[in-house]
Amino acid sequence: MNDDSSHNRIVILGSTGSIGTSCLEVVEGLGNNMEVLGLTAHTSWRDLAAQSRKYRPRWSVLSDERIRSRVETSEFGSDTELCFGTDAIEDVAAADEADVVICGIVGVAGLRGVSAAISAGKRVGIANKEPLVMAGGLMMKAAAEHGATIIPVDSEHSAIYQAMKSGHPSEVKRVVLTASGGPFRGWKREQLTDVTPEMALAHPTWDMGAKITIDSATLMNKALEIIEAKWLFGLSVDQIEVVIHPQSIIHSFVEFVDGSVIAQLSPPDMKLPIQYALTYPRRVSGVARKLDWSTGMNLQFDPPDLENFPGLQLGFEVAERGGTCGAVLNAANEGAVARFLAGDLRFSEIPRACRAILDAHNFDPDPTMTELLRQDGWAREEIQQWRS
Ligand SMILES: NC(=O)C1=CN([C@@H]2O[C@H](COP(=O)(O)OP(=O)(O)OC[C@H]3O[C@@H](n4cnc5c(N)ncnc54)[C@H](OP(=O)(O)O)[C@@H]3O)[C@@H](O)[C@H]2O)C=CC1
Ligand SMILES: CC(=O)[C@@H](O)[C@H](O)COP(=O)(O)O
Ligand SMILES: [Mn+2]
Repeated sequence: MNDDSSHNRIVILGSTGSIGTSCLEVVEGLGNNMEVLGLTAHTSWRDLAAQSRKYRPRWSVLSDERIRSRVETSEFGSDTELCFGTDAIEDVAAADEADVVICGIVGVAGLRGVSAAISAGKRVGIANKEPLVMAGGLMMKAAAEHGATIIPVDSEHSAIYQAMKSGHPSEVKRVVLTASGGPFRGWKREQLTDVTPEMALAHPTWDMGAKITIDSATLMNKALEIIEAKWLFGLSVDQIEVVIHPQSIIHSFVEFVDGSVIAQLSPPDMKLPIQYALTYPRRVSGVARKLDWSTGMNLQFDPPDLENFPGLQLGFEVAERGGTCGAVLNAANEGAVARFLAGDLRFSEIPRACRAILDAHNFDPDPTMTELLRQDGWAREEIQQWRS
C-alpha cells in the first residue's frame, strides 16, 4: 500500500459489472481517501466511458479489441487514456502507481489481470473466483514469492478471513461456508429439469451478474467456493463444510479447536467485503447496508441436498483430487452456463455435463500453468459438443 495509508490509488478490473459498480460506490463513499487509477471492461464501452468521465482514471481499458472501430474515444474525457486489449489489462493491473487492484472480471478471462497484479506484488482484492479455482495453488505460491497480499472479496471468504483473526491458523478446526440454497432450495431433481434462465436468474437474496447467479442456482457456486477456500486458507477438504442458510446474513463461520465458532454477519451487500479489502486492516464507516436489530430476524440452517444438487459434490471431489480438476470443472461449468443461458442446455444438464467432462479428462496431479491453460481449452471444446 501507499505509505500514506489514508490515500490509495485503485485499479478496478471489470468496473462495469456488479462487483465493479459496487466497488465504485464504495470508493465514492470513502471520499478523498481513494483515487481511481484504472478501470477495465470488455465490450460495455458506453458504461466505461460514463465511469471515466465521472471518476477520471488515468487509464481505461476495453479488452475486446474487436470493438475498437465502434468506440467514440472522445466520450472518455480528456483526463483518461483509452487502451485496448488484454495486454493493457495486465499493464494497468501491474502499474507502479497502483496500490490496490480489485479483481471483478467474470470467469477465467480474469486470470491474466489477477496474475499480473500478484506478480507486481500488489494488494489484490479477489472477487473473481474462477482463476483461483483453476490455478489457486500456483497463484498462492506466486503471491508469496512476489510479496502480494491477497484479500478475499467473495463474501464467504471475506467472512472467513475476518473470523480467522480470532485465533492462530493452527487453531482452526474447520470452516463452514454458508449457501443461500438459491431460487430452487427444497426442489427435487424432477422439478429442476424444466427450469428456465429467467427462473434461475431470480436469486432470493443477492443481486449479482448472470454467471454467478446461475452458479448459485445449481450450487456450483458453492462447489467453486470450496475449492477457493482450500487454496486461500490452506485447508484440507475435511476442514470445509457447507450449510444452507437462506437469509444470507451469516457469510460463513470458522470453528476453532476449542469448539468456539466465530461468524461474520451483515446484510447481503458486497459493498462491505469490497470495502474491507480496500481499507484493511482498518475498518471505516462506509456505504454498505447495516443490520437492523430493531425488527425480528430468524436465522435458519439446514444441511445441503447433495442428491438433488449434484454440482455441490463436485466441489468436494475436485478440492480433494486437486491437480488439473479445478481447471477442467471450471471451464466445463463456464461453457455449460453459457449454453444454458443461450437456451442450448437444460438446467439439470449443467452438473451432468461437468461430471462427464471431469471424468473424461486426462488428470495431471501437478500441472504447470501451461498445462492448466491447455486443459481449460480442452474442456471448453468438450462442453460445446456435449450432448446428454
Ligand atoms: N456479483 C457479486 O455479487 C459477486 C461476484 N463474485 C465474483 O466476481 C466476479 C465478477 O462477477 P460479477 O460482477 O457478478 O460479473 P458481471 O457479469 O456483472 O461483470 C463482469 C465484468 O467483467 C467484464 N468482462 C466480461 N468478460 C470479460 C472478458 N472476456 N475479458 C475481460 N473482462 C470481461 C465485464 O465487462 P463488460 O461489462 O464489458 O461485459 C464486467 O465488467 C465473478 O468471478 C463472480 O463469481 C463473487 C462474489 C459476489
Ligand atoms: C455474494 C457472494 O459471495 C455470492 O457468492 C453468494 O454467496 C451467492 O449466493 P449463494 O450462497 O446462493 O451461492
Ligand atoms: Mn460467495
